[in-house]
Amino acid sequence: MEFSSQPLNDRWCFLKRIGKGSFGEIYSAYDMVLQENVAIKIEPISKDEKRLSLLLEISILKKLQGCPYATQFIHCGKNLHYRFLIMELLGKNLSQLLKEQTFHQFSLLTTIKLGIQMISAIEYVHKIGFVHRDIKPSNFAIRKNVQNQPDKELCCILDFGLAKRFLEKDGKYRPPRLGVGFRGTARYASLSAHQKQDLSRKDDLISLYYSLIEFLKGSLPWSHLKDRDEIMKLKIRYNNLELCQGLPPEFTQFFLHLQSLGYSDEPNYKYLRSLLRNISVREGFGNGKYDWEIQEEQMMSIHTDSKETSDSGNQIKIYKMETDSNGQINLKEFVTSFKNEKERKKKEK
Ligand SMILES: Nc1ncnc2c1ncn2[C@@H]1O[C@H](COP(=O)(O)OP(=O)(O)OP(=O)(O)O)[C@@H](O)[C@H]1O
Repeated sequence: MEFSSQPLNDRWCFLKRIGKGSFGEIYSAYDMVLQENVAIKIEPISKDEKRLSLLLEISILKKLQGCPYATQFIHCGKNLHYRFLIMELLGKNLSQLLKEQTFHQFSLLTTIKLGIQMISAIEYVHKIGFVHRDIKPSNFAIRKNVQNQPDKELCCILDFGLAKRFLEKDGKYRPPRLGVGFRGTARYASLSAHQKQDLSRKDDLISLYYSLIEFLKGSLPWSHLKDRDEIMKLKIRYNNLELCQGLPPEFTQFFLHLQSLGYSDEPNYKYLRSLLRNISVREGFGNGKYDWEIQEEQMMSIHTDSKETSDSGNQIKIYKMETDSNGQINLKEFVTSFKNEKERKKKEK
């Protein structure tokens, strides 16, 4: 989409495109009233107005105001060409952050910290009567520096364009529809989504479960596949405890709880969070830092060190998580030169 240099509504100056999805585009922009950068989500207005996903998104985001895991709503409107939503600008999404990690994995600590917040974010969406239907790492992004407290980074939920009401306005449960189309993203979709069934709260948490496994293992057994039916075949094969093999036993309990749920059952969010917290307590994680924070600190210290040391001293330590035959997770240490690491990242881009 091309924009004139004229600010939108004489207030928002477009800076750059930060995301592109199936329905619209996301830009960063400067808000001349708030005097800070914001995010603008744009959806072209279709002639028949059949595509109303941004309208749905706006109405859900408004309902979620006050939830710490939702972006702050600033404004919405439309002109001749597109409908727009102005909201708080967040940092990178979890898929981008994951790709920046060595071996595309998060540590157990980072996964648990994220997992607990992601469960809460999903719970908020369910509490207002909606199923998200597209839970995946790129639909969560980090809010940096909450009130200038860097340790209060929060993981926010995005993109309600595919959400669906499961409760009527009077609080009654909507009966499942038959033969609905596929909704979501093939890699993270639940088996019910593949089987074209109406989705419920359980399915959002199954997509979250797949995301957490991907965080820890670096990939899912079907990550290399594009074809939806092929992905479904592998999901059927791995619809058991094999997927969480080698991970702490709480992931087995997590999966068993999700498996026990029927279409209209309310998930036990508290129990799921407590499973992740148990791991954190056992491992003594305390208020540890996210992987990307540690990486940033390491980069800064390497930068300082490299000024004073020779090339051979210019190295960073990288750890790979491996599972041994007893199912025990071990950290294996690698040493890679800083220069090589930089080159590897360049190549990946
Ligand atoms: N408020 C925001 N602040 C910063 N980045 C954002 C914001 N909203 C969205 N993004 C970025 O834009 C990407 C796409 O956003 P979103 O998922 O809302 O769009 P979409 O068109 O529905 O995409 P898709 O069809 O891929 O799900 C996100 O993954 C995120 O990286």
